[in-house]
Amino acid sequence: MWKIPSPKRCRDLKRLAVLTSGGDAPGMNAAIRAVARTALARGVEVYGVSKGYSGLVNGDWQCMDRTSVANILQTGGTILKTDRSDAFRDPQVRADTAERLRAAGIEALVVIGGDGSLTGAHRLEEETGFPVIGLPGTIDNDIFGTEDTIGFDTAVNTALESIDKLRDTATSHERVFVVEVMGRSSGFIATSVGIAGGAENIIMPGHPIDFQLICERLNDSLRRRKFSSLIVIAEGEDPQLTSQLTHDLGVAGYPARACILGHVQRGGSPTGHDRVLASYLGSVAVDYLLAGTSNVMVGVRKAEVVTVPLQDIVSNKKVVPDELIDLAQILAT
Ligand SMILES: Nc1ncnc2c1ncn2[C@@H]1O[C@H](COP(=O)(O)OP(=O)(O)OP(=O)(O)O)[C@@H](O)[C@H]1O
Ligand SMILES: O=P(O)(O)OC[C@H]1O[C@](O)(CO)[C@@H](O)[C@@H]1O
Ligand SMILES: [Mg+2]
Repeated sequence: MWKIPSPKRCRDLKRLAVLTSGGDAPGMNAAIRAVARTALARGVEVYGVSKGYSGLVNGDWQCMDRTSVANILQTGGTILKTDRSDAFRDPQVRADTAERLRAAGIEALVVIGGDGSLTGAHRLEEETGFPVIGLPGTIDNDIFGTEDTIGFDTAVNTALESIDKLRDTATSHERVFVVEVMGRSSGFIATSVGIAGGAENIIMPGHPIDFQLICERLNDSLRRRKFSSLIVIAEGEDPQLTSQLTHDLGVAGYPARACILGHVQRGGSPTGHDRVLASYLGSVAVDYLLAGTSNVMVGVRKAEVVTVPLQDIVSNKKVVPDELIDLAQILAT
């Protein structure tokens, strides 16, 4: 488990708001609960904002009490709903939003979301001085400065359930399965699912497909009388890649099927890991706000809960380390 800091309270907060933004991620509810319960325990009122930045822009928020967050720890999705808001990308809209928040007596905001949501949070604080603290909530695990994000562990486990089932049918039919996992332009889900699912090939975003190498590996498997193969492919930027590869394998004489796991990976009850992570981060975020710290994300690094300046998240990209890619490829052969 992670070591938790105890930031020293040095300011009063009467009222804060919390929202979820970007793609939903299992564990967001656990994070909302932790924020609400910790704030209430510290004597701070909590407002839940509906539908991410869309609700924030429109002043769509509700006062929460302890029971508003009862019985949600184990549920997937987000009780606050979420959205991708184009309006919030406009600086004038962000300025108006800060005014609206202040007029409602809201003094700080907790944003639970991915790299895009945290970029928006950073812009809001930089431009308007409105205090914001971020929590990493995304299945993609693509946020700089934190080794883990809320929802990643659950998504990997959900994908693995399917991978294990595909292995059964792949073996029975002596087929290749090309399994596409989410993760946008990052390959964290693909790497973890590939390693944990024993995939014979892992195709990472931004790395060109070496079709000849894939065929050589398939031939090698066949020589070893291994008649099924799973190729895990990260969704990346090209939506045609999975179907194209499946087609090319068929033409080259390897019977293949494609399976795009898609949004299934975003749903479901969060794992214990994600519930604990979300609970720690949500609670510590409130204590940091009370210690006068904002414009940061609360994340985890080297088994410790840490703060990361939002500026660092905006200006750096988190990439899968080369050693991990090498390791995955070694285990795959
Ligand atoms: N550069 C930006 N400036 C202001 N707001 C932004 C910016 N980038 C993203 N946002 C806001 O954050 C929202 C969510 O961003 P995005 O769609 O990238 O998802 P995310 O938070 O990265 O989550 P995930 O990748 O898990 O779906 C956007 O719809 C927009 O409202
Ligand atoms: O739900 P939407 O808007 O289709 O977004 C899908 C994207 O969201 C994520 O699930 C989370 O960022 C990505 O892995 C995926 O590319
Ligand atoms: Mg993102």
